[in-house]
Amino acid sequence: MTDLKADDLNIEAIETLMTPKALKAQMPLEGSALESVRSARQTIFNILDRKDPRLFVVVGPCSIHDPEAALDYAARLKKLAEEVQDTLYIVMRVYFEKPRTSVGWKGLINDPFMDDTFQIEEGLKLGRKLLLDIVSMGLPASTEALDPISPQYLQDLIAWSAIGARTTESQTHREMSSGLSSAVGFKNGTDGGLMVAVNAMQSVSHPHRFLGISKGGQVAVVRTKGNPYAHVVLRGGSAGPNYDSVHVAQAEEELRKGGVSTNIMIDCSHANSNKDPSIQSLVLKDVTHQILEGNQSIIGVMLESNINFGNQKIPADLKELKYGVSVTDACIDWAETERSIKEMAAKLKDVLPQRQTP
Ligand SMILES: O=C[C@H](O)[C@H](O)COP(=O)(O)O
Ligand SMILES: C=C(OP(=O)(O)O)C(=O)O
Repeated sequence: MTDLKADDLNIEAIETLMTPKALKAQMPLEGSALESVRSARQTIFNILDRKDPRLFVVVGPCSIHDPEAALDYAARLKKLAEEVQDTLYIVMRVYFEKPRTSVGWKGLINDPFMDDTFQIEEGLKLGRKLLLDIVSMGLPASTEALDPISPQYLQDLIAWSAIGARTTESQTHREMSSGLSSAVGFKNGTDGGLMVAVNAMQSVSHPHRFLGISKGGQVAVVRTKGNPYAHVVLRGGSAGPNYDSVHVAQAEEELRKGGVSTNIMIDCSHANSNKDPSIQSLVLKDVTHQILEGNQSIIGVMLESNINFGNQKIPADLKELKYGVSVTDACIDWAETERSIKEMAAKLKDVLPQRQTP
């Protein structure tokens, strides 16, 4: 007999996952860790509102694949954060979800053991545990909000979120961002276009109604209030970098015309460094110079950094993985991270408090 089924033709299986509520009950955010997330979010709001003259620096690995190395990195970053805290507010990149140009490893949550077993529940547990460990150290964490369901499991631990260049134009990501509790940075598109980010910021400040899940794991209609803390992140594009003073001035104009915030973060990596990590410090220097020359719109920077330089392919035998080296985009190493951030802090120490609200 002919199979007349009309759905699930390309579905192999659907597995039920533990609920967000159950995961949070196993690993609750409470006490000083909760206070640390709340205070980090507020600090970033204050920077965006120009009540705090510091810049915030989102820095860390392109992706997390080894929680132990991530904690080693976090301990170093926490120490550096304390040293530069008068001038710079440091937030660690704790990126678990990678948007791929075509195919590739999609991050710790999707395939935590990097062996195509896709143990997503384990990925969520590992991710939540690592975030809790990091925020318990008093270090704020940031991530790319890529999957529309995972925020229910993890976003309570996040101080700043990014929407990536491949999803800034997506309605799903704009709706989700309108309900996030943290500030959100929208990257310009991969083609370098800023209009998608301007449109995203207009959208995200409004309330939305959309399909999602509740903490109890039920399919639900989510009603959001709108997120007042969105800003753009310039990350360059296929036509080249856009971190320089001319592109920044053009971006300010486009943002003003769109009636959205003129706060700008510069991503020193991605197309702004032509994916060559050694260029990131030069971009950071240029941004520092722009601020010394009077720029008022740049409120933050992003760096892709790890314990060791460069990147590596995921080997067939995972024992061959090199410690502290990215398995996605190439990163600067710890020594360069420390040197370039300290240099920026020293140069901007006396200048930032005198900046005016644009
Ligand atoms: O930041 C990470 C990468 O640039 C992004 O995930 C795209 O990676 P891919 O082009 O290697 O797939
Ligand atoms: C994927 C990232 O960046 P972009 O969206 O700018 O490519 C990232 O920051 O990890």
